[in-house]
Amino acid sequence: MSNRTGHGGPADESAIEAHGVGMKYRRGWALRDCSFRLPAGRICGLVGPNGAGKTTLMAIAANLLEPATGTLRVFGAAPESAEASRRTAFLAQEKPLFRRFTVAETLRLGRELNPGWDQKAAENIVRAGNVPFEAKIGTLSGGQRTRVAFAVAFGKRPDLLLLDEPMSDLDPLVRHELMGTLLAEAAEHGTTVLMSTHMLTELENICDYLLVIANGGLRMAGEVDELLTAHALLTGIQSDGQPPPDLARHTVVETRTSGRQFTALIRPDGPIRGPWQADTPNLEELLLAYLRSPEAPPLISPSSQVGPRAVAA
Ligand SMILES: Nc1ncnc2c1ncn2[C@@H]1O[C@H](COP(=O)(O)OP(=O)(O)OP(=O)(O)O)[C@@H](O)[C@H]1O
Repeated sequence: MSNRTGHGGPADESAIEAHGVGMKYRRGWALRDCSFRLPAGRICGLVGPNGAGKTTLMAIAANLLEPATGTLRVFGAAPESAEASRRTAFLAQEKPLFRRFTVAETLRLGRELNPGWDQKAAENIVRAGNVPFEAKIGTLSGGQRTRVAFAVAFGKRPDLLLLDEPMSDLDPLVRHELMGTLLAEAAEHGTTVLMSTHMLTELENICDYLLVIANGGLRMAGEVDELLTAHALLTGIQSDGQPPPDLARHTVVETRTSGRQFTALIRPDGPIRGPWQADTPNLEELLLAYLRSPEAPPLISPSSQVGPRAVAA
């Protein structure tokens, strides 16, 4: 697991701070009363079921949407400010690029629009995929277009990189290579990354921070290590068809039975008693348990909580 704590800005700097952020569409609330902070310098996975509100949250941070309630700040600045826009890059799910532009023209546009543009970094990403600079965007495969969109996002040299399901149309080798580039660039420059994804197994090697949302609300937030060690995965044999009573003192996120085997993911509150084997879950086990149990009590770790003074601001 990557551990980049300390690579970013000052330990107490927030890349994103959200206070009671809500967003309502005609069909209802897409996000509701979201309050959290994402400390600067982290690579954060944004996880949740389809329709949970992940894109909506990133679009608010990228100033593409205005929240219906609450406020969100990017490095302390309003998303619509020149400072936040200069420091933020958003790679949207549909990778919007001009289809009639060539790759070279696309990078040139990036250079003209962004004062801190890093042409070499952008060109290296394109070159690593053997994408011809003279090819028109409209003639590229989905994965090649994603690579060019990555190049544009990196070329901007953002302090906050918002990636909306960046890996979905990449083959496994390209995914591995581009994520390697992402980690190396982010480590070198202290970039904060917020990345939505459904690829839970790959998150463990990429992220050191996590935000989980479901039904528009925050379910879990914090350092990956801290969240994993706050939980225990219990396995045992069920004797009488009933969950063992000694679980009641803990916070139970999920229980499952398969034949006579009983498993439970809990947040222990004191010593674990009973005929259990207790292990620390891996990231995928933890996330699946929360995704399957949207009613489980949320866990927002101290590093993700916003202070009361800031809420009032
Ligand atoms: N422009 C819109 N108009 C109406 N409803 C919308 C609009 N955009 C999003 N929604 C709704 O808001 C909710 C959250 O959508 P959002 O795209 O943020 O979810 P998501 O977590 O990114 O989902 P996915 O994993 O499927 O990409 C969904 O119920 C969606 O249908």
